[in-house]
Amino acid sequence: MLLRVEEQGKQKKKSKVRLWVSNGSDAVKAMGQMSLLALRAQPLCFLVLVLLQGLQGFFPLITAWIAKIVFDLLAQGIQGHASPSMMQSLWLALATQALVLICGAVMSPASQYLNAELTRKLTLSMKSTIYRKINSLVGLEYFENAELHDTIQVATNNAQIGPLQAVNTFTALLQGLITLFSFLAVLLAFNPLLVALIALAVIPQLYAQFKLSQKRFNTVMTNSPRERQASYYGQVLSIAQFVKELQLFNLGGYFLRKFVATTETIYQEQRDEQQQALRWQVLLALLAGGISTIAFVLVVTQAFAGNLSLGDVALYTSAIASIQAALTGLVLALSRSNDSVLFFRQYTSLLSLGSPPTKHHTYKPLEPLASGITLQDVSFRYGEQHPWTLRHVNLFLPAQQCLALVGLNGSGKTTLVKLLTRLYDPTEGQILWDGIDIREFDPVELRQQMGAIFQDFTRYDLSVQENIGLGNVEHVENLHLVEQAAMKAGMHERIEALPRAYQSILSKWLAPKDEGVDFSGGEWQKLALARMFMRNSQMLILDEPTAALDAEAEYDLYQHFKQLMRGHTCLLITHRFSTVRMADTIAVLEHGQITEVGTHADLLAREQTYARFYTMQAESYQ
Ligand SMILES: Nc1ncnc2c1ncn2[C@@H]1O[C@H](COP(=O)(O)OP(=O)(O)OP(=O)(O)O)[C@@H](O)[C@H]1O
Repeated sequence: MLLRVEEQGKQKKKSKVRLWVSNGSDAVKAMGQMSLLALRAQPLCFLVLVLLQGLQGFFPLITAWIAKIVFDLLAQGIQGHASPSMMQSLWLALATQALVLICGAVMSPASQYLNAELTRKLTLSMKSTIYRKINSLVGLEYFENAELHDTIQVATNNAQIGPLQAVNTFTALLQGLITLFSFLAVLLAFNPLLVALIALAVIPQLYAQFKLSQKRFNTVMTNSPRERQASYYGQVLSIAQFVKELQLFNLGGYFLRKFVATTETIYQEQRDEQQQALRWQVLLALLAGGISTIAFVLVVTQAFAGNLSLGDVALYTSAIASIQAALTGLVLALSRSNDSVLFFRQYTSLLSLGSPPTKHHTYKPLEPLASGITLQDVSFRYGEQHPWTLRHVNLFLPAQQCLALVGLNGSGKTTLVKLLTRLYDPTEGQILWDGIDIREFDPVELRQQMGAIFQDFTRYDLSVQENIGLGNVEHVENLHLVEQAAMKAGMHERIEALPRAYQSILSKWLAPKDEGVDFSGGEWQKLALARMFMRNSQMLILDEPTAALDAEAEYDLYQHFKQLMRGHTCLLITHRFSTVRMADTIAVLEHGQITEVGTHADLLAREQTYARFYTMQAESYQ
């Protein structure tokens, strides 16, 4: 029994050792990757920085050695043994010391500049890599995941810190090791035991620094969602979009209290971490102080015993101080490298994210829609914990016709659009484009064939031209196309009436001075329609396109509706039954299931849900 316990203990120790070894080799690998990133970002800066730091590693020994020579010469001079050759040596020593001082003085700001330049290059290169990666993530699933936001936040905020610290660690290690070994040789000649004592004192330092580094990382990760919350409260308090309700409902104090409380929690976490660091630092400083005192006592007693010259005393005391400083520097560099490895892992885990909706990597060519789009037994839910939003949906959208989808709030209409546009994939079933599963097409190519206007379309703080042109970003500069799209949406005259027409900036806070303009809700909706028309894609998806339009604008739009939709396959979602009639076919979605399909006349004749909704709405106008 006892043996088994011992065996288990050994196993545990072995696996702990194995863990340390694998963590260590992972860390070395990460450091290598980071240094390579820094080297690639700005090779010259990197190499010069390493060279300068390496050279600086020799300075403490040179300075201490010069001090020894000067002290020994002085002692001889004071005893009246001065000679011309001694004076020559003294001047040479002083000149070397001056040179070292000048080099040190120049190298320090030069290293700072190179460091800053490397930071700039690294920040830009790593942040653009991160944003490129985020941009490549297909679907909305990722962006609804709080953990991903933590990873993005930590990776973006600390991206450049990792490789930069790797460079700093590398240079600090180089500098520290040069200083350490050069002085160790000197001190070993004096007292090997003392060297052993100083070296042993490193162990608690290493332990503490690695522990603290882990704690620092945990604090950043724990605070990450809180920082997002605090930043959100800050935005609510300061951005024009929120100000209206904030003032009307007098919400300023409420959000301010939330901001203060969240920030206090963040600070408390940081305070705990810093207090732990402080306790360790005090302990370690006491330990280092004790060892220094023992070493100085040893040197001074040996000097009194006549075994050391004045110059030796200067050299050894300086060696003790320099070795301790170098060891502390090395330990700090190693702990910083641990920090950077931890943060760098967030960066690499972000870059290694795949895109679940992309199941087929060799895509099929997307031919023009000939027959239509079929939803075949499609079911969907937003996650395992969520209820089914769509259940066994079977629906056919004929090519070049318009299908209207109606249903109560929350029945799943927008979700169906998200599946068609591959923002999500069906949990069960298939969506077929002329019989081919849409997952077999490149999502980018598929979306190029889909122009969509969502209920919550985006209002960009950009020019009018860009707000429309972004519907087809390759033609954003083509004013003629932008104007045509605006005409289709009935917005051209209104835009032309603006002081800077299509160049007007639709933002009150990004435009210079008083040049910013804003549109009404309905005008914005027309702009979003124009963005959709800009695309000239085979399929048009209109999710509540007229909710904010006035009666006249809606009437105008639907007068031209047939003409605008000609040649396109169209899916129209609306709660306004007066406009649903324009569609060739109408489908009713109830609790995630299609319950009725037919023409307006068919469905009225059936006297089921559609007929009931239609009559209710018609009656409210009488
Ligand atoms: N990202 C999401 N995560 C979890 N549930 C969601 C998400 N988006 C929508 N839902 C839920 O799915 C259901 C269907 O929403 P959907 O937006 O498709 O309805 P809708 O028919 O378009 O409603 P409306 O007419 O109000 O626009 C709702 O119950 C909604 O709460």
